[in-house]
Parts: sequence; structure tokens; C-alpha cells
Amino acid sequence: MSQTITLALSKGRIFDETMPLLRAAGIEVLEDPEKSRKLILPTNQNDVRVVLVRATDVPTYVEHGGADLGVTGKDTLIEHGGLGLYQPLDLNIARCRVSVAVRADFDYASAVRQGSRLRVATKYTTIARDFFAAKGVHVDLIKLYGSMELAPLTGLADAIVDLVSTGNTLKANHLVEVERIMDISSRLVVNQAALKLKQARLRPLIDAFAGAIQP
Ligand SMILES: Nc1ncnc2c1ncn2[C@@H]1O[C@H](COP(=O)(O)OP(=O)(O)OP(=O)(O)O)[C@@H](O)[C@H]1O
Ligand SMILES: O=P(O)(O)OC[C@H]1O[C@H](OP(=O)(O)OP(=O)(O)O)[C@H](O)[C@@H]1O
Repeated sequence: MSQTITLALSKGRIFDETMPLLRAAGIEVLEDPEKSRKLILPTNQNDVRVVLVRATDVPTYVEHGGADLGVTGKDTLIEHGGLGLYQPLDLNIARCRVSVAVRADFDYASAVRQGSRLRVATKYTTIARDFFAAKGVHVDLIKLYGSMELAPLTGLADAIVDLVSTGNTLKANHLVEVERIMDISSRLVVNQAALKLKQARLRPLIDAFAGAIQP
């Protein structure tokens, strides 16, 4: 295993919110991912590079050693399963929640009370399955990869399970949040083999991240 450290990040909020933590570890990314088409970005440290991957692919890259470490949402981590990943830190960034939402004119409480079978569209099938199973609500899950808010508006589903932060997306689509399933933030994930083999470089990095986490 080479001694280069590879950090997997997704463009957008995870990249942006990870930058202050990297700076605390003395690392500056030398190119702006919004301006460059490069997928491997150099840093001011010769032995550290950042690879840009889809948010849902971060755990996969780290699990299989395509990256030594990465930053990923708890939502993504649960859906991935987290197998083979060391998860030393909750970075307290990209905070939001996973919720159930329905059309404002859909009576969710009485559907649940009456034991109706609910059609639920979501990208988060593991979280949704576990949540409704624990409540004893029967659901037909419809897997989507984005724009979940559209599903109740088009008759595809009765409800969605999706991320909510300000609530603006729900509001803009005339949906209401009816249950909060869990709070979400992003975690540092580390390849277990890399942690052993590159300890000398990774430990101080993890410690610097830990020291820079905002409450
Ligand atoms: N509105 C939000 N506010 C705060 N955090 C969020 C919000 N939306 C998503 N997140 C968090 O940021 C992570 C990355 O979200 P992002 O929107 O960048 O990727 P994505 O579009 O969900 O993933 P992919 O491109 O792989 O489908 C999510 O997994 C979640 O933990
Ligand atoms: O409650 P709000 O503050 O409106 O945030 C919630 C929205 O944020 C996320 O989408 P995002 O903006 O990341 O778009 P994307 O999933 O298409 O990347 C999520 O999928 C919701 O749609």
C-alpha cells in the first residue's frame, strides 16, 4: 500500500463543510471542484490527495481501499451498511434529518391508525423499512434516486422518506413533515487496513479533525 493518503469527498456541501477541518490539519486543496473537471485534486501536502465521488459512493470507495478515508452522511452510511469501515468521528457537519412527509391533504395519522398499507417512495430504503417495521406499519417501498418530493404529487406514492433541513423543499412542493425518523450529520470513515498500515500519517490527521469539530 502506498503511503499517499487519499480522501474521498463529494462535491457540494460535504466538500465545502470539510474544508475547515482539513485546514485545521494543515491541508489546503489546491483546486476548486466547482471550476475544475478533475476528479483527483492535489493538496499543499505532497502525500495527501482528494478524490471526488458521488456522495453515495464514498463508503464504497473507502471500504474497498479506493480511498483511505472519506466523509459521508449517516444516512448514506446506514444505507451502505458500514461494513469494513472504521467510524472514528461524528464531524457534526451537513446536519439535517430524515423524515416522513406527505401531501398536506393526506391524513397520515388516520392511515396509520387504520392499518392501511402505505406506498412510500425513498432513496433510503433501509432506514424506511426499519422505521415502519418498528411502528408495525405495512409499506410498499418504491426506490427512487432523487426528487422524492415529486412522488406524492404525481400519485406515485402516499408518502416519502427524505432529508429535511430548512423545510423549504417540502414547503415549495406543498408537502408536510409528519414524522422525524432520525437526526443526520456526516462522519469520518476510514479503511480498516489503511488505519493499520498508514497509522503514522492517519492518526494525527484524525486527531486534527477531532480537535476542529464545532459543537
Ligand atoms: N439540505 C441538506 N442540509 C444539510 N445536509 C444535507 C442536506 N441534504 C443532504 N445533506 C447531507 O449531505 C449528504 C450529501 O448530500 P448531497 O446532496 O451532496 O448528495 P446526494 O445528492 O444526496 O448524493 P448522490 O449524488 O450520491 O445521489 C447527504 O447524505 C446528507 O447527509
Ligand atoms: O429542507 P431543505 O433545506 O429544503 O433541504 C432538503 C433538501 O435537501 C436535499 O436536496 P439537495 O438540496 O441536496 O438537492 P439534491 O439532493 O438534488 O442534491 C434533500 O434531498 C432535500 O430535497
